[in-house]
Amino acid sequence: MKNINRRDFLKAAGAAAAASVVAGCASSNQNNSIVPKQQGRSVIGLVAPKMDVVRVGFIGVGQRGYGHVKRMSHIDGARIVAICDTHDEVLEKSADYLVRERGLPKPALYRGGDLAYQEMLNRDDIDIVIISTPWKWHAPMAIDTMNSGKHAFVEVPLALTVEEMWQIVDTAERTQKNCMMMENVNYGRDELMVLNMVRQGVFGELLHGEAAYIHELRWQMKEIEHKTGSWRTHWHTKRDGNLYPTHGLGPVSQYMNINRGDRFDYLTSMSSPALGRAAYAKREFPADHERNQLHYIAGDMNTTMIKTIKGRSIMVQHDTTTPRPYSRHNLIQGTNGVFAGFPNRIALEQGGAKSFHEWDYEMDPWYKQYDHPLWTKMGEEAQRNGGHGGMDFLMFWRMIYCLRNGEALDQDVYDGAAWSVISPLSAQSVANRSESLSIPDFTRGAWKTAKPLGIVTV
Ligand SMILES: NC(=O)c1ccc[n+]([C@@H]2O[C@H](COP(=O)([O-])OP(=O)(O)OC[C@H]3O[C@@H](n4cnc5c(N)ncnc54)[C@H](O)[C@@H]3O)[C@@H](O)[C@H]2O)c1
Repeated sequence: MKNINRRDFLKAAGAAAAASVVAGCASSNQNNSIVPKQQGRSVIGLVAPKMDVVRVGFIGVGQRGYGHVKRMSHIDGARIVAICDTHDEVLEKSADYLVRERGLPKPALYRGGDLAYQEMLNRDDIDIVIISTPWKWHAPMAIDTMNSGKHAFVEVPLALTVEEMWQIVDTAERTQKNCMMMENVNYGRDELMVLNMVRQGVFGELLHGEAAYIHELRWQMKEIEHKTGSWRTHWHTKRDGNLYPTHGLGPVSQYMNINRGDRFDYLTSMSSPALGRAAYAKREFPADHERNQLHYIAGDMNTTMIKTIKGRSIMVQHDTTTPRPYSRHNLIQGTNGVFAGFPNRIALEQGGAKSFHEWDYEMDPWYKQYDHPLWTKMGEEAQRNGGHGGMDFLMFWRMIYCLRNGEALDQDVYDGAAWSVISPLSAQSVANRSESLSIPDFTRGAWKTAKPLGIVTV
């Protein structure tokens, strides 16, 4: 096995470059246009040899990963072989669930140091690895996974810097392994329906999209030792930009055929002041508490504008701090009309139930006509198994289906990289008076001929 250890990885990634992007320091726009020499074949449309049973390993079974273990245990044709986590409590909880509640064999458990996962990767009876760890681990773990001959499935965002994205793309191409960032929102009922409507031309020619992660999460600052807030809070002190771009952007990108006929060209980004986290810390923690010693720099609301090669525009917002209702916007505007989410509403010039001057909030007729075939087939089971209204289960079901049936996955390494790179680039733009920055073409030109994602029927 050719594992890269973390020290070598960081060296290779160019720790200095990574640090400058993390800190949002100035860096020339030209750097983003440099395309590293390709080390292998493109993995667009990659089909892995059919697997009868998909043997699964997990790295990270905290708040997200534990749910993944539960869901995976309900999927036909998937077998959980091994689990790794540095926190004993969550490791045992996952094993207990499988043995006691599901009556399944106890998986091999890997614990101890930060690199214990590499021991798990040494096994030769694992096909895919589900990575649900803190963000800084996504790139090294995905790269080690592919280098060990396994397919990597990584939580969002795929990685943190431009350099890491390229390293992941290069490794996928060199090893011919899948590296899918698991953007679950693309499997939501509404997002699937809108994709189907877009493909049927309901909105006309696409012009503009709006995407967001607006989700008040200040309460996570109370998670100090373990759980999401124990590490995620610190990102608000390290990067002023969009910390989490992919949930809203993934679906809009699929509507627009990003990396499959169009691609992101450049972006510009602007942040509001960063006030909410410090105010919350002052209100909720003693003056000498660690949360009151942190210097929060991530603007409470970040707004990034992306231009595509075909001239379309996309607004992406991030705000996990201000008191306001949840939204991913999920807006797509075409020449014939618009769909917007949160709450769902439609206005069309032709083919709508009302005049386009008025929103139509009545979704049932639209679901009836345009529900995605995948949702029609699997939606009920997905909702029964839970996870953000069924989207999490449906994503896993579809991943395992593709692997068992020799089909290409719906999201590839280029999608994960393009959607995630908005984070470091937004920080770079914010730091330089919203300078316009080129967005790397991780497909190295293959977007021009790649086929759009079809409306799959299973
Ligand atoms: N797609 C979604 O809807 C969604 C929702 C929540 C979280 N997430 C993503 O899931 C990931 C995990 O988030 P979370 O909320 O579960 O965080 P968490 O802190 O609850 O869980 C992370 C787990 O990783 C473990 N870990 C840390 N370093 C490790 C290492 N070196 N080796 C093995 N295990 C290690 C921790 O002990 C912990 O159990 C993040 O990337 C987050 O963005 C995605």
